[in-house]
Parts: sequence; structure tokens; C-alpha cells
Amino acid sequence: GQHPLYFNFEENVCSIAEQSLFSGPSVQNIEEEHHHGSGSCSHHEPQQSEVPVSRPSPWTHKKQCLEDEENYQEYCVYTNAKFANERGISFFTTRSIAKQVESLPAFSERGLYDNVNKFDNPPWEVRRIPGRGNGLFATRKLNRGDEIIAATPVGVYHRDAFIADKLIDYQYLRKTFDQMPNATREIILRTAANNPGDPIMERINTNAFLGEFEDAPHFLFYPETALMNHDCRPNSMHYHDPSTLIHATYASRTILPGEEITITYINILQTFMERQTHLWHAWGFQCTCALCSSNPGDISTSDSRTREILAMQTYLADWTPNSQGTPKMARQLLSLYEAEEVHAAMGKGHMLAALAYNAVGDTYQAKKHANLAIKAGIVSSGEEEADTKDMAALNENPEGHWSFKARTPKQ
Ligand SMILES: C[S@@+](CC[C@H](N)C(=O)[O-])C[C@H]1O[C@@H](n2cnc3c(N)ncnc32)[C@H](O)[C@@H]1O
Repeated sequence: GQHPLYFNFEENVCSIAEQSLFSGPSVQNIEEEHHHGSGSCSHHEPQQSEVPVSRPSPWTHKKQCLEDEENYQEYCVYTNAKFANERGISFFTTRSIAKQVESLPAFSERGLYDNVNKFDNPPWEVRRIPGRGNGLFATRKLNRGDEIIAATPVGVYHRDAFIADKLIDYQYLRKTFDQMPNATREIILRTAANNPGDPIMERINTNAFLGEFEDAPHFLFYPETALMNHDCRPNSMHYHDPSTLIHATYASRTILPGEEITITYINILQTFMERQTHLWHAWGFQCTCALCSSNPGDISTSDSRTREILAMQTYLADWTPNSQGTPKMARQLLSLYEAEEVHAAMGKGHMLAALAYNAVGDTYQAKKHANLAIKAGIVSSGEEEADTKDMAALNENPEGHWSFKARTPKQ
């Protein structure tokens, strides 16, 4: 088997919300859990005076646990078949992670999912592409920032649970699927499986993103987003909100009707060989995107630009006294992003430019780029909000910002 999928959630690691009172969907299993006595109950039983109302379990099915004797670990299947307006969700993870999941706003706040998992009139359609299976194609013009898909995962699987379950023919993985509503099972079965074998395991292998979830490696399966093919120069970007579990994809540039909508499965700021190797090992396919299929000369030009981009990003993020970052370098970085067609990085580029200008006291240019950074949506990660706030602060009062005259002018 291939090592499945990769997705950079590292910067999105959840901060566990304060325990909130559960007010979500109805549950069948609470009684069962309680009859098992304190020994097998996964909840901490509060003292009467501690918490006035205890949070009921959000799971609609009794949890089922697999002992991984070799590693002294236990993984359990948890399903809420009513999650996100009856789409359902299954977890296959440790008890302690399940406890953290139970306290997420995802299971207590109402109305969070009223505008997600809606696919009745999407701006795209599914088409077959020779040699690449299905793909998503725009049916309307999309502008940068337009939403393409917003969805909750149908399955979240601890990587080590997945490995332990392999030894017993994925019996527990099957439960995560069998306990889901019919409509969701159908959606899952519509996704591609590259290899023969267990139908659920193979679908996770072909489609799920591997990322950090509650500080541990997990596969996250979004069956509609999984229809999007990978491109090393994609036209959309994606975000994951760890507290609601919503994964959203947006256009990162104008997309015309008839164009394929693509995302990246890996960090694209790597050279051709690095990308090919990574996609082969983590996803099990040989990338045939336009860049990877272009001639050796173009690939080598792209590789050198990529190396230059990486070096400039490092220099510009360096705030030590010997930093080589300059406004001129920031301008070069922005034009390299354009030339390299890494549209999703433009916001970050404007942020680096705003800081570089402010660092030499050019508040006019600093404010201009701070605004452009905010408009572009700074980065596709959990740091986004902090960076946006930082740029808003710079725009408001450049002289009072931490970066003001932080570097000696070099040009
Ligand atoms: C998440 S699925 C994408 C949708 C898939 N094409 C389908 O038919 O449902 C990932 C699989 O699509 C194919 N694929 C996606 N991007 C590709 C690319 N850039 N080059 C070649 N194959 C690609 C590979 O078979 C890969 O394992």
C-alpha cells in the first residue's frame, strides 16, 4: 500500500475551546454509556457542584474500540450520524482526542452548517479527463476569493488507528462507513479508488488529506473536495477551520467557465523532482499537471525561480540585525510569484512587502501593501487571522508598528 496523502495542517492545530454545554442533535446512546458504569464511560463525571448540567455525548452510536496491543494504544470509532444537518461524521481515534473533539463548537453551536455541504447549484460540474479520472470544471466565471466548496469531513482517522486496523482487514474502518446515513455513503462511494482492495480503505488512500488534527496525524476525508485534481500551479486555495471542521476552497485567481478547478495536495514551493517524489510517495500517483508535463527548459526555469522565492522569503522574514531583506527584494518576490503563478502566495508577498517598506520608514508604501495583503487574504493557514490583524494595525498606525524602522535602509 501507498502511504496516503498529505496536507499541511500544521499551522492549524486546534486550541481546544472551553467546555461548552452541548445543545446539538439528539442522541440514542447516552443511556447505554451510563449503564456501563464509570469504568467504561468516556466522560469525566462532574461533581454536582462543579458543573450544573453535564454535556451529553454527541455520538449517535455506541463507541467500538480496537486495542493495539503492540503499542498499548486503544482507538475507537465514534459516529454522529446527524452531524451537520444529517450529513454525519465518523472519527476513528483515541479516547483523549475524542474527548477534545466533543468539546469543539462543532458539536454545540447551532447554525454553523447551514451554508456548508450545499451542492444543488455549484459553480462547477464533474467531468471525466482522459488518464486522470474525474475532475471539477467551472461552469461560471469565478473571481479570486469566490467560494468553490465548503464541506465538513465525513471521516477523520488517526493515522496509527488506520495502521493498526490494517492488521484486521479494516474492520473498524468499515464501521465508520456503515454507521453513516445512506446519502453520505453514496457520496463516499462516488469518489475514486486507485487500487483494488478494501473499498473504504482505498478511498481514504486515494482521497483523504493527511494533517495534524488535535496535535496528532489524522486523515481527513472530504468527498466533494476530493473530486479536485492536483495541480502544481493551482487556481484555488483551501482553508481548514479546526473548531468547526469546515474545509473551504476558494478561487485564487479568475477562473473562466470550462477551466478545470484544481488545488494543490502538497507544498508547491518545491522543485520539480521534490514535488514528483512527494506526490508519488504520499499520494501514489505521478503528477501530469501542465507544469510537470512541460519541457525541461521550462521546468528548470521554474525550479530556479522557486529556489529564488524560497531564499527571498527567508531573507524577508529575518528580523535579526544582519537581515538582508529590503523593499526591492519584496518587489522582486511579488513579481516572481506572478511569473511562477503561485497566486495563493500573493497575500503573503504583500505582507512581506508592507513590513519591508515599514522597516525602512516608507509608511506610504507600507500602508499600500498592508491593504493589498488584507485584500488578498494573507495565508491559507491558521496564522491568517493574526497576520490580518497585524496588517490592519500597520495600516492604522505604521509608526507605532513593531516593524517601523526595524531595518537600516540599504537602498
Ligand atoms: C483526490 S483524487 C482527485 C479526483 C480523481 N481524479 C477522481 O476521479 O475522483 C486523486 C487522484 O486523481 C488523480 N490525479 C489528481 N491530480 C493528478 C495529477 N496532477 N496528475 C495525475 N493524476 C492526478 C490521481 O489518480 C490521484 O490519485
